[in-house]
Amino acid sequence: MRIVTSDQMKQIEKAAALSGLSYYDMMENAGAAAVQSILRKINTNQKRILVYTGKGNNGGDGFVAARLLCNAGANVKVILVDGEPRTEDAITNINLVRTLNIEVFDLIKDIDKITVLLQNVDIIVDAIYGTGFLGELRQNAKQAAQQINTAIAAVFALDLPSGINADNGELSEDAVFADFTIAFDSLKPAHFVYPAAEHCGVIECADIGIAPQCHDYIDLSFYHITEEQVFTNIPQRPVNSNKGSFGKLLNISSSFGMTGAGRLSVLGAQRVGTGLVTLAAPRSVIAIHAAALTEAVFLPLSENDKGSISKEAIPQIADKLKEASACLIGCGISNNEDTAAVTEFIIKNAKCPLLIDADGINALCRNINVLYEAKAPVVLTPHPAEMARLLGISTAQLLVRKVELGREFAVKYRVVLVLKGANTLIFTPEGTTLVNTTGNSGLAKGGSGDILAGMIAGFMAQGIPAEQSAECGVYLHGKAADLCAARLSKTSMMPSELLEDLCILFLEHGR
Ligand SMILES: NC(=O)C1=CN([C@@H]2O[C@H](COP(=O)(O)OP(=O)(O)OC[C@H]3O[C@@H](n4cnc5c(N)ncnc54)[C@H](OP(=O)(O)O)[C@@H]3O)[C@@H](O)[C@H]2O)[C@H](O)CC1
Ligand SMILES: [K+]
Repeated sequence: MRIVTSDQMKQIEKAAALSGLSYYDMMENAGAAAVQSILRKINTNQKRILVYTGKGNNGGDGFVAARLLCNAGANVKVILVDGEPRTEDAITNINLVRTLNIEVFDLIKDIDKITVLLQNVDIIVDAIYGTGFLGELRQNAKQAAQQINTAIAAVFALDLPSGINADNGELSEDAVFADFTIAFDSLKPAHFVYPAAEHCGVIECADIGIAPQCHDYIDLSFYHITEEQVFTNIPQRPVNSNKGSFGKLLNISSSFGMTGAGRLSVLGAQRVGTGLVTLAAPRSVIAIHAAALTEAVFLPLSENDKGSISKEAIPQIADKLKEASACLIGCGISNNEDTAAVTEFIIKNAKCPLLIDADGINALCRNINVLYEAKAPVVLTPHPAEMARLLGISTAQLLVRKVELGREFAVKYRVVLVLKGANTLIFTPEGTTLVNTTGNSGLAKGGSGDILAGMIAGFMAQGIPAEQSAECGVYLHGKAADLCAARLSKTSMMPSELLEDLCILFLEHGR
């Protein structure tokens, strides 16, 4: 699955044009592919179809679709949202529309007629804007999008629902909600990034005749995580191996009242095959953990009067850190001066890969620049509220610009950033973005994040590089949750139960 930015799409189209496929032909193929997609779902004969068109090439695709739908027996009307088209191929195509029995209306001048048409419409084609859209919908387009969003009709968006930035999924107010989106040639980041992805409905990617070699020189920066890639990252377990072959994870988690987080992170690491997991936790909660975690070992730490790790524990941790092949800090450690000091110490001193989760991330808010002092790869796994806190902005501000903000952060602080949510995004220090599409709303419960942190840290402990560990953890956590929801329901499944389904996935892949 190829995901390209709008600039990269332009380069691909240019390469296609140089190889002999004209822009006009690409537009014809795009419109035709959209019509084929509609015809596969709906018998359009005698159906009332409104095609909303902008003045760029997305509008041009709409004119092609209008002509072909009319030829297929539909009752088609075209609505010009921004007046007459401006690009050469779109102008050619509206002229072809005008040779047929298709009425063309102007959104503003013909508003009364359009209001009547909207009372009885079966299908709407959204060809207002595609990859050329930026910013907020202007007045006309906003009005058109409101008409589309309130009509009772099946909405097909060409390339993208109008009002969405293709490269990062930034949404304009009133952006079109489509039931189906037909993406042309390649998918765009916006098709994956929530909440924009929700506007796309069911997405199809249509071939518009561009030869495979036209994509060869594109330096992709946005990837979809696949199961094949995940299992390429996870080596087979050698026959002649022992627990030392699969790493030692030092997991600094848990505090009074939050022992579940510590326990689940240990289980996550164990279920991905880590050789040995040591849970370093406040002394007073060790007995609780020891009763529940038969296969783990424990490092009882000095604690403060709140029942969380105290800074007096730093020498004990430092000692154990020397033996670890990876370190996880943060699941349920609480957020106070002591835990912040311990987190800083770990970042500055760990020579093994480090994963910082939950309260470890909250601790970072006090001094984010400590990340520059890390000596080994660092993975951060915030949910949106934690990420917003790190950036000093509101969650709402983060969510509208999460791709750009996430990418900037990972590059600036040289960390692997796992921004959790529907379609979790992973940003690498090199500026690459990976998107994961496994998982479901059954994961939206306390404990899911602790399991994920444990899984990623467990892969890191086994020597899998930080970026690939994040990729494997996020994908398998979501996929196991999908299997778990299928047997227990999204509503009732408990995060800990997905660990059983994880076993099935490893079994299926002979691990
Ligand atoms: N290149 C090709 O030949 C092919 C392209 N295909 C399709 O074309 C679009 C991309 O076409 P492009 O013309 O580059 O851009 P759009 O039509 O998506 O959008 C351009 C128009 O959008 C207006 N715009 C931009 N931002 C806003 C905004 N915030 N509010 C209102 N209007 C906006 C812009 O107006 P300006 O006044 O700002 O210039 C343009 O009018 C691609 O997605 C495909 O669908 C074919 O697939 C094949 C070949
Ligand atoms: K569109």
